Amino acid sequence: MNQVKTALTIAGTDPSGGAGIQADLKTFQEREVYGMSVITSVVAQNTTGVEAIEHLPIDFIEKQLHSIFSDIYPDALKSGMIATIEMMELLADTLKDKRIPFVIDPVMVAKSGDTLMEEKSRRVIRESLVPLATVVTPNIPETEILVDFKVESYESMKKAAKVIVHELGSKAVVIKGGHLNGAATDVLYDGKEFFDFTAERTNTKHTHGTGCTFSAAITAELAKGKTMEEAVGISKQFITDAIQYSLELGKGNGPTNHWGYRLKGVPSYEKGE
Ligand SMILES: Nc1ncnc2c1ncn2[C@@H]1O[C@H](COP(=O)(O)OP(=O)(O)O)[C@@H](O)[C@H]1O
Ligand SMILES: Cc1ncc(COP(=O)(O)OP(=O)(O)O)c(N)n1
Repeated sequence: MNQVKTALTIAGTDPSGGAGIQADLKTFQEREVYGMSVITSVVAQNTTGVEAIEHLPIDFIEKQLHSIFSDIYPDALKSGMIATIEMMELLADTLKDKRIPFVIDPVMVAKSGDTLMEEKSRRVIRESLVPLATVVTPNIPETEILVDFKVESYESMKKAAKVIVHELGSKAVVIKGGHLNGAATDVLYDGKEFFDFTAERTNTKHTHGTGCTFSAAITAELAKGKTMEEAVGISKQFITDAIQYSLELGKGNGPTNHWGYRLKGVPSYEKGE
Protein backbone atom coordinates (compact mmCIF):
# COMPACT_ATOMS: atom_id res chain seq x y z
CA MET A 1 0.00 0.00 0.00
CA ASN A 2 1.17 3.54 -0.75
CA GLN A 3 1.92 5.08 2.65
CA VAL A 4 3.35 8.40 1.47
CA LYS A 5 1.86 11.49 3.10
CA THR A 6 1.35 14.66 1.10
CA ALA A 7 1.49 18.36 1.98
CA LEU A 8 0.53 21.46 0.01
CA THR A 9 1.89 24.99 0.33
CA ILE A 10 -0.04 27.97 -1.02
CA ALA A 11 2.41 30.88 -1.05
CA GLY A 12 4.71 33.24 -2.92
CA THR A 13 8.12 32.45 -4.38
CA ASP A 14 11.71 33.19 -3.41
CA PRO A 15 14.08 32.59 -6.34
CA SER A 16 17.05 32.69 -3.93
CA GLY A 17 15.57 29.60 -2.27
CA GLY A 18 15.54 30.62 1.40
CA ALA A 19 11.90 31.52 1.98
CA GLY A 20 8.44 31.11 0.42
CA ILE A 21 7.44 28.13 -1.71
CA GLN A 22 11.04 27.04 -2.22
CA ALA A 23 11.75 26.81 1.52
CA ASP A 24 8.45 25.00 2.08
CA LEU A 25 9.16 22.34 -0.55
CA LYS A 26 12.69 21.76 0.77
CA THR A 27 11.28 21.37 4.26
CA PHE A 28 8.56 18.94 3.12
CA GLN A 29 11.25 16.86 1.43
CA GLU A 30 13.46 16.84 4.55
CA ARG A 31 10.48 15.89 6.73
CA GLU A 32 9.71 13.06 4.27
CA VAL A 33 6.32 14.10 2.96
CA TYR A 34 5.49 14.56 -0.72
CA GLY A 35 5.39 18.31 -1.34
CA MET A 36 3.05 20.23 -3.68
CA SER A 37 2.65 23.96 -4.28
CA VAL A 38 0.19 26.58 -5.48
CA ILE A 39 1.88 29.89 -6.31
CA THR A 40 0.07 33.10 -5.37
CA SER A 41 2.71 35.72 -6.18
CA VAL A 42 6.04 35.66 -7.96
CA VAL A 43 8.57 37.64 -5.96
CA ALA A 44 11.93 38.88 -7.21
CA GLN A 45 13.88 38.68 -3.94
CA ASN A 46 17.12 37.45 -2.46
CA THR A 47 19.04 37.61 0.81
CA THR A 48 19.13 41.43 0.65
CA GLY A 49 15.42 42.06 0.11
CA VAL A 50 12.53 42.25 -2.34
CA GLU A 51 12.98 43.89 -5.76
CA ALA A 52 9.56 43.32 -7.32
CA ILE A 53 6.30 41.42 -6.87
CA GLU A 54 3.81 40.13 -9.48
CA HIS A 55 0.54 38.69 -8.20
CA LEU A 56 -0.85 35.88 -10.34
CA PRO A 57 -4.37 36.46 -11.72
CA ILE A 58 -6.95 35.16 -9.26
CA ASP A 59 -8.52 32.74 -11.77
CA PHE A 60 -5.10 31.20 -12.33
CA ILE A 61 -4.60 30.63 -8.61
CA GLU A 62 -8.05 29.02 -8.59
CA LYS A 63 -7.03 26.73 -11.49
CA GLN A 64 -3.91 25.61 -9.60
CA LEU A 65 -6.02 24.81 -6.52
CA HIS A 66 -8.41 22.83 -8.72
CA SER A 67 -5.48 20.90 -10.24
CA ILE A 68 -4.38 19.80 -6.78
CA PHE A 69 -7.70 19.08 -5.10
CA SER A 70 -9.10 17.19 -8.09
CA ASP A 71 -6.10 14.88 -8.20
CA ILE A 72 -3.68 14.46 -5.27
CA TYR A 73 -5.67 15.47 -2.21
CA PRO A 74 -3.16 16.71 0.42
CA ASP A 75 -3.00 15.33 3.97
CA ALA A 76 -2.27 18.84 5.27
CA LEU A 77 -1.69 22.31 3.85
CA LYS A 78 -0.17 25.64 4.77
CA SER A 79 -0.58 29.15 3.48
CA GLY A 80 2.20 31.71 3.41
CA MET A 81 2.19 34.90 1.36
CA ILE A 82 -1.48 35.63 0.59
CA ALA A 83 -1.17 39.27 -0.36
CA THR A 84 -4.62 40.47 -1.40
CA ILE A 85 -8.17 40.36 -0.11
CA GLU A 86 -9.25 38.58 -3.32
CA MET A 87 -6.72 35.80 -2.67
CA MET A 88 -7.91 35.46 0.94
CA GLU A 89 -11.52 35.17 -0.18
CA LEU A 90 -10.66 32.55 -2.80
CA LEU A 91 -8.74 30.51 -0.25
CA ALA A 92 -11.47 30.79 2.36
CA ASP A 93 -14.04 29.63 -0.18
CA THR A 94 -11.85 26.72 -1.34
CA LEU A 95 -10.94 25.51 2.13
CA LYS A 96 -14.18 25.96 4.04
CA ASP A 97 -15.31 22.36 3.46
CA LYS A 98 -11.88 20.69 3.56
CA ARG A 99 -11.31 18.56 6.63
CA ILE A 100 -7.50 18.55 6.68
CA PRO A 101 -5.03 20.39 8.94
CA PHE A 102 -4.58 23.98 7.74
CA VAL A 103 -1.53 25.90 8.98
CA ILE A 104 -1.58 29.67 8.43
CA ASP A 105 1.72 31.52 8.48
CA PRO A 106 0.30 35.06 8.28
CA VAL A 107 3.23 36.49 6.30
CA MET A 108 2.98 40.29 6.27
CA VAL A 109 6.45 41.86 6.17
CA ALA A 110 9.78 40.15 5.33
CA LYS A 111 12.73 40.57 7.72
CA SER A 112 14.24 42.90 5.14
CA GLY A 113 11.32 45.26 5.91
CA ASP A 114 9.61 44.70 2.55
CA THR A 115 5.84 44.43 2.53
CA LEU A 116 4.44 41.06 1.41
CA MET A 117 0.78 41.60 2.28
CA GLU A 118 -1.22 44.67 1.25
CA GLU A 119 -1.84 46.95 4.23
CA LYS A 120 -5.63 46.76 3.81
CA SER A 121 -5.54 42.91 3.75
CA ARG A 122 -3.86 42.63 7.16
CA ARG A 123 -7.03 42.98 9.12
CA VAL A 124 -9.13 41.01 6.63
CA ILE A 125 -7.11 37.85 7.20
CA ARG A 126 -8.51 37.81 10.74
CA GLU A 127 -12.09 37.41 9.53
CA SER A 128 -11.60 35.42 6.34
CA LEU A 129 -8.87 32.86 7.05
CA VAL A 130 -7.95 32.66 10.73
CA PRO A 131 -11.30 31.04 11.73
CA LEU A 132 -10.49 28.18 9.32
CA ALA A 133 -7.03 27.51 10.73
CA THR A 134 -5.94 24.44 12.64
CA VAL A 135 -3.01 26.55 13.80
CA VAL A 136 -1.75 30.08 13.06
CA THR A 137 1.99 30.81 13.42
CA PRO A 138 2.48 34.59 13.69
CA ASN A 139 5.75 36.24 14.66
CA ILE A 140 5.59 39.11 17.16
CA PRO A 141 4.82 41.97 14.70
CA GLU A 142 2.15 39.84 12.99
CA THR A 143 0.65 38.94 16.37
CA GLU A 144 0.37 42.63 17.25
CA ILE A 145 -1.55 43.31 14.04
CA LEU A 146 -3.87 40.34 14.63
CA VAL A 147 -4.70 41.29 18.23
CA ASP A 148 -4.34 45.07 18.14
CA PHE A 149 -2.11 45.44 21.19
CA LYS A 150 1.63 45.46 21.91
CA VAL A 151 3.30 42.10 22.53
CA GLU A 152 6.59 42.61 24.35
CA SER A 153 6.74 39.88 26.98
CA TYR A 154 5.96 36.22 27.62
CA GLU A 155 2.80 37.20 29.49
CA SER A 156 1.54 39.31 26.58
CA MET A 157 2.28 36.42 24.18
CA LYS A 158 -0.07 34.26 26.27
CA LYS A 159 -2.71 36.98 26.37
CA ALA A 160 -2.50 37.35 22.56
CA ALA A 161 -2.69 33.57 22.09
CA LYS A 162 -5.99 33.51 23.97
CA VAL A 163 -7.40 36.28 21.77
CA ILE A 164 -6.36 34.48 18.56
CA VAL A 165 -8.04 31.24 19.63
CA HIS A 166 -11.10 32.41 21.58
CA GLU A 167 -11.94 35.63 19.71
CA LEU A 168 -10.54 35.13 16.18
CA GLY A 169 -11.47 31.45 16.03
CA SER A 170 -8.31 29.50 15.17
CA LYS A 171 -8.14 26.04 16.80
CA ALA A 172 -4.59 26.68 18.01
CA VAL A 173 -1.80 29.24 17.72
CA VAL A 174 1.99 29.23 17.99
CA ILE A 175 3.33 32.70 18.73
CA LYS A 176 6.98 32.79 17.69
CA GLY A 177 9.37 34.65 19.92
CA GLY A 178 12.15 35.07 17.37
CA HIS A 179 11.75 38.87 17.41
CA LEU A 180 12.10 39.22 21.20
CA ASN A 181 15.39 39.21 23.12
CA GLY A 182 16.89 36.34 25.08
CA ALA A 183 16.10 32.68 24.47
CA ALA A 184 13.96 31.87 21.42
CA THR A 185 10.70 30.89 23.13
CA ASP A 186 7.56 30.06 21.16
CA VAL A 187 4.18 29.61 22.87
CA LEU A 188 1.62 27.05 21.66
CA TYR A 189 -1.96 27.45 22.88
CA ASP A 190 -4.60 24.88 21.90
CA GLY A 191 -7.56 26.52 23.58
CA LYS A 192 -6.99 24.66 26.84
CA GLU A 193 -3.29 24.47 27.63
CA PHE A 194 -0.11 26.42 26.98
CA PHE A 195 3.09 24.69 25.90
CA ASP A 196 6.45 26.48 25.75
CA PHE A 197 9.13 25.57 23.24
CA THR A 198 12.44 27.16 24.08
CA ALA A 199 15.79 27.06 22.32
CA GLU A 200 19.01 28.92 22.87
CA ARG A 201 19.22 31.94 20.58
CA THR A 202 21.84 31.47 17.85
CA ASN A 203 23.83 34.63 17.29
CA THR A 204 23.55 34.89 13.50
CA LYS A 205 22.16 37.27 10.89
CA HIS A 206 21.47 34.33 8.55
CA THR A 207 17.81 33.80 9.40
CA HIS A 208 16.13 34.35 6.03
CA GLY A 209 13.12 32.05 5.81
CA THR A 210 12.88 30.93 9.45
CA GLY A 211 9.12 31.43 9.67
CA CYS A 212 8.38 29.66 6.37
CA THR A 213 10.57 26.70 7.28
CA PHE A 214 9.08 26.36 10.78
CA SER A 215 5.46 26.43 9.56
CA ALA A 216 6.23 24.03 6.69
CA ALA A 217 7.75 21.57 9.17
CA ILE A 218 4.61 21.79 11.36
CA THR A 219 2.48 21.14 8.26
CA ALA A 220 4.56 18.08 7.33
CA GLU A 221 4.29 16.62 10.82
CA LEU A 222 0.52 17.19 10.96
CA ALA A 223 0.27 15.46 7.55
CA LYS A 224 1.95 12.45 9.15
CA GLY A 225 -0.68 12.42 11.88
CA LYS A 226 1.36 13.87 14.76
CA THR A 227 -0.50 15.74 17.50
CA MET A 228 -0.13 19.53 17.57
CA GLU A 229 2.23 19.36 20.55
CA GLU A 230 4.40 16.73 18.84
CA ALA A 231 4.38 18.57 15.50
CA VAL A 232 5.48 21.86 17.07
CA GLY A 233 8.14 20.14 19.21
CA ILE A 234 9.69 18.35 16.24
CA SER A 235 9.52 21.52 14.12
CA LYS A 236 11.12 23.62 16.85
CA GLN A 237 14.10 21.26 16.94
CA PHE A 238 14.22 21.26 13.13
CA ILE A 239 14.26 25.08 12.84
CA THR A 240 16.74 25.43 15.71
CA ASP A 241 19.18 23.15 13.89
CA ALA A 242 18.48 24.91 10.58
CA ILE A 243 19.38 28.26 12.20
CA GLN A 244 22.38 26.89 14.08
CA TYR A 245 23.84 25.60 10.79
CA SER A 246 22.49 28.48 8.65
CA LEU A 247 24.28 29.27 5.42
CA GLU A 248 26.50 32.24 4.76
CA LEU A 249 25.19 32.69 1.22
CA GLY A 250 24.49 35.96 -0.59
CA LYS A 251 25.19 39.53 0.41
CA GLY A 252 22.51 39.94 3.06
CA ASN A 253 20.77 37.61 5.51
CA GLY A 254 21.63 34.12 4.38
CA PRO A 255 19.11 31.25 4.45
CA THR A 256 18.54 28.64 7.12
CA ASN A 257 20.02 25.23 6.43
CA HIS A 258 17.26 22.72 5.74
CA TRP A 259 19.60 19.77 6.29
CA GLY A 260 21.12 21.34 9.42
CA TYR A 261 19.62 18.62 11.63
CA ARG A 262 21.60 15.99 9.72
CA LEU A 263 24.87 17.69 10.70
CA LYS A 264 24.08 16.91 14.33
CA GLY A 265 23.69 13.19 13.78
CA VAL A 266 20.37 11.50 14.41
CA PRO A 267 18.20 13.85 16.49
CA SER A 268 16.51 12.42 19.56
CA TYR A 269 13.03 12.76 18.06
CA GLU A 270 14.02 10.50 15.15
CA LYS A 271 15.24 7.86 17.62
CA GLY A 272 11.85 7.98 19.32
CA GLU A 273 13.37 9.10 22.64
N1 LIG B 1 18.42 33.60 16.34
C1 LIG B 1 17.61 32.59 16.60
N2 LIG B 1 18.05 31.52 17.28
C2 LIG B 1 17.23 30.48 17.54
N3 LIG B 1 15.95 30.41 17.14
C3 LIG B 1 15.44 31.46 16.47
C4 LIG B 1 16.24 32.59 16.14
N4 LIG B 1 15.47 33.47 15.42
C5 LIG B 1 14.27 32.90 15.29
N5 LIG B 1 14.22 31.70 15.92
C6 LIG B 1 13.11 30.75 15.92
O1 LIG B 1 12.76 30.53 14.55
C7 LIG B 1 11.36 30.33 14.41
C8 LIG B 1 10.79 31.37 13.47
O2 LIG B 1 10.60 32.57 14.22
P1 LIG B 1 10.69 34.04 13.67
O3 LIG B 1 12.07 34.29 13.15
O4 LIG B 1 10.19 34.90 14.77
O5 LIG B 1 9.67 33.99 12.45
P2 LIG B 1 9.53 34.91 11.16
O6 LIG B 1 10.54 34.42 10.16
O7 LIG B 1 8.12 34.66 10.74
O8 LIG B 1 9.78 36.33 11.58
C9 LIG B 1 10.82 30.36 15.85
O9 LIG B 1 10.83 29.05 16.36
C10 LIG B 1 11.84 31.24 16.58
O10 LIG B 1 11.83 31.05 17.97
C1 LIG C 1 7.43 34.63 -0.78
C2 LIG C 1 7.83 34.87 0.62
N1 LIG C 1 7.06 34.42 1.62
C3 LIG C 1 7.42 34.66 2.90
C4 LIG C 1 8.55 35.37 3.20
C5 LIG C 1 8.90 35.67 4.61
O1 LIG C 1 9.64 34.63 5.06
P1 LIG C 1 10.06 34.38 6.57
O2 LIG C 1 10.17 32.93 6.78
O3 LIG C 1 9.14 35.13 7.48
O4 LIG C 1 11.47 34.98 6.61
P2 LIG C 1 12.06 36.35 6.14
O5 LIG C 1 12.13 36.35 4.66
O6 LIG C 1 11.17 37.39 6.69
O7 LIG C 1 13.42 36.29 6.74
C6 LIG C 1 9.34 35.81 2.13
N2 LIG C 1 10.49 36.49 2.35
N3 LIG C 1 8.95 35.57 0.85
